[in-house]
Amino acid sequence: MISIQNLSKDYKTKKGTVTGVDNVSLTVQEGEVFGIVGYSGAGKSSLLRCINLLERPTSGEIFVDGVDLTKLKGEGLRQARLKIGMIFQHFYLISQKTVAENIAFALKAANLPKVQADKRVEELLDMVGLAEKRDVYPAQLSGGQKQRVGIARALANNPSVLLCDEATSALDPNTTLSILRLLKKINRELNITIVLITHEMNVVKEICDRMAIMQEGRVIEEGEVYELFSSPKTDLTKEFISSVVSFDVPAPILAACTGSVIKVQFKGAVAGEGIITDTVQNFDVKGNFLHGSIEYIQEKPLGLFLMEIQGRPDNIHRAITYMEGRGANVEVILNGI
Ligand SMILES: Nc1ncnc2c1ncn2[C@@H]1O[C@H](COP(=O)(O)OP(=O)(O)OP(=O)(O)O)[C@@H](O)[C@H]1O
Repeated sequence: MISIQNLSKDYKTKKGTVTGVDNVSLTVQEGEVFGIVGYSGAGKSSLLRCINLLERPTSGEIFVDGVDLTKLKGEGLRQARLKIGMIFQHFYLISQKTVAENIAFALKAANLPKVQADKRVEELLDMVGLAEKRDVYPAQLSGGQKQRVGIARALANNPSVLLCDEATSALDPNTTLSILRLLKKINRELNITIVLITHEMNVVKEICDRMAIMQEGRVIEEGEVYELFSSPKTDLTKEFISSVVSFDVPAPILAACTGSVIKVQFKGAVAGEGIITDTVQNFDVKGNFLHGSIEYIQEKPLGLFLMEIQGRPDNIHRAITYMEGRGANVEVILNGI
């Protein structure tokens, strides 16, 4: 478990003090995949780098598996850091070393006998699916393969925590997906707690259990990913999730609507129940879909539909009340009554 308490990080610059992290407290449970989201400059990297003390916090405490890292120095800190792996957007592989040598290099600190170290390297290569590339140099690898080496290297010393600093931001969408699936597999099979920072909500949607949204060094909202996607509270969270669960209908289409236009959101199992079909049948209204999608977040459906609804005003009111009664969230976008 990671417990961050009242953490602040200030940077002294020629122009004065810049606050990177401003009094953040967060708990990441063991075995969880936790996403930290925010725009550039929000303080994500500063916070992540404080977790393994790559940056020393100005104030506050960081407990990893019960140990307060801020109290450690020298050898004690080095040993504690071995339990925290990290991967980076730009991989940082050693270009003069082969894939196997890059991974073996990370094992140096553990001082394993050569036979054991070699065996561990082979295990790690298998785990990340790169056994065939063991003797190849980084320049001969694709971005996704480089990140696989980065992951193998980060796992070398059997960490309990893996920190991911924009690990997929330099990759194309398909490669991103394959790396995220590998991270999820590592999380599940090795029970490694993962903390990742990203500005891409698709990354969060794909693998995170919980998330925090940062702005100006502070955490402004946190919670279960599904809850935040379905019921965001702050404008910033709404803005971020709109990149995944939102859509715009072209103005001419909306202008051509003669009835009311409503946005209907369904959560969980409700999404599959055919509420809209029942509504149209039971209340003598006509429904015309303008847009719609069902997103699966943490394997739970979240449905969002935009539809034009026509009929007698009292029937439309009753239809909306009926949908809300069945758990849908209905917002009237255009009142044609
Ligand atoms: N080494 C540093 N020296 C001075 N200021 C810094 C330093 N590192 C970060 N900052 C400042 O701290 C604030 C938070 O930066 P940080 O890099 O943590 O944000 P971020 O959300 O990770 O952004 P990005 O995604 O662009 O990296 C910014 O105002 C940034 O300019």
